[in-house]
Amino acid sequence: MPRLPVFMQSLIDAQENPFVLIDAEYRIVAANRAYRASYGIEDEEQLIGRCCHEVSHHLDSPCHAHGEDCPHQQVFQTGVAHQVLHTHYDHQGRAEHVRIKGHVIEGPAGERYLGEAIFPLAMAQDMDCEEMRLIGRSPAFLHAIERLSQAAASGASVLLLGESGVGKELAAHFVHAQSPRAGRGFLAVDCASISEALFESEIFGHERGAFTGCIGRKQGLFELADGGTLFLDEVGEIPLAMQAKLLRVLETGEFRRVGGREILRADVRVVAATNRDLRQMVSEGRFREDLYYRLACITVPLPSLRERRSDIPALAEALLARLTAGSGRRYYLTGDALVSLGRHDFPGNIRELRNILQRAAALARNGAIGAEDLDLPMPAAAGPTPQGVVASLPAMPLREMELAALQELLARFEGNRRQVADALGVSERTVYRKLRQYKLA
Ligand SMILES: Nc1ncnc2c1ncn2[C@@H]1O[C@H](COP(=O)(O)OP(=O)(O)OP(=O)(O)O)[C@@H](O)[C@H]1O
Repeated sequence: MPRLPVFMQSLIDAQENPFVLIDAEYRIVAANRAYRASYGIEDEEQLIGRCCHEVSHHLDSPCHAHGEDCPHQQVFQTGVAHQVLHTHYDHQGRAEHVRIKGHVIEGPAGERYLGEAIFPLAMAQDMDCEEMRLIGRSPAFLHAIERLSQAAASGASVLLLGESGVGKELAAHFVHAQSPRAGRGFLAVDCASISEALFESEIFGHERGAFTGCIGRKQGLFELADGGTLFLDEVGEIPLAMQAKLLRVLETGEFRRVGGREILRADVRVVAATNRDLRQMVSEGRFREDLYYRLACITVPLPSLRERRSDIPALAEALLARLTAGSGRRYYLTGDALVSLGRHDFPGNIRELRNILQRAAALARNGAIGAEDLDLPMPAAAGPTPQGVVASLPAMPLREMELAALQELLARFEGNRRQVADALGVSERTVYRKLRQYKLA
């Protein structure tokens, strides 16, 4: 494949973000240093001519074939620039959430190319441990990740909104871990579980003998979080009288321990969360308006699991692996179990999914979790619809379905690739290639 003239190559190398030029056949024509470094292919010879989806998605077919909004498809079909949020994989297979700006680039002979500028949002694996990793690649989830990353960088107070179990506490950890305060403490307080009497001393601490039954001096959460982040969960539950005190400390950074005279200072970033409609509470006089605006400099709505159904297979797989780690046995979900999960409404969101899997894993025989082990209520309109089989499938990407089908068949035929290939009606070589693609071999 011909190389770009030096002048043009140095122009794209001058860009700090990864940049790649792709032709109509999905082949990489040129890439800058940042792109090569991101995907661990320093040698140009090894990169030029390879397909973009192979490099960034580790897939052997274009991402639109797997249900993703593809800048390549859009740019070549419409000739208009197109932006998307994607999850890419680096050379070690680590997921990274990115924003891609796809531009139309005209070649010297009038031919069209896609120029992709890639802006990293966050490494999915940046968090301290597997338990803290935020999983998902649906557009709704990636939009939330982008907003969380922007919020983290800004230092402003953040209000996380969403139903119970959507991952608000995990999102608060994410904001802290991505912020310049990452090296300092992260403290969480569940405002719903502290009585009005104890609220002040919990947040601001108390001096010795400040009230009956109090032994010794105690530092409050505000003091302990100095330099770091304080997470106020269920912030809508803070009693009105306490709201005024909280507002004061947020405005001045100054406070006194209960029973104390000394004015103390702490530099704390507050991330709050609620599943209530705080604006409604403000209009009903149950939440102070001034405190609301203090807390909600940046609001980040987190989608319910119903709004990101395509993430269910990946979430289920990761949660199952976390729940059964150390059991010495490999657990997996059968295809019909994934179909049932895809149809369920999850009023309790990811926490409910976790609980369902925990119960199912305890009951599963031989590690296989079938639909009946999940013990889910029957959907209102069960069974295939007049539109046929496709309508009965859950809304999940092809890639996930393919992986689930492979896992189920491998387990059924105890790893015999010939039998898996026969059951799928494909060659043994195709099965082998797929197993490598999904890291099952
Ligand atoms: N994107 C995600 N990837 C993986 N696990 C997640 C994700 N989001 C949430 N979880 C898991 O789901 C469970 C519930 O999350 P979390 O406690 O953060 O929810 P919440 O919205 O704060 O709930 P509540 O409003 O009831 O306090 C936890 O076990 C968490 O680890």
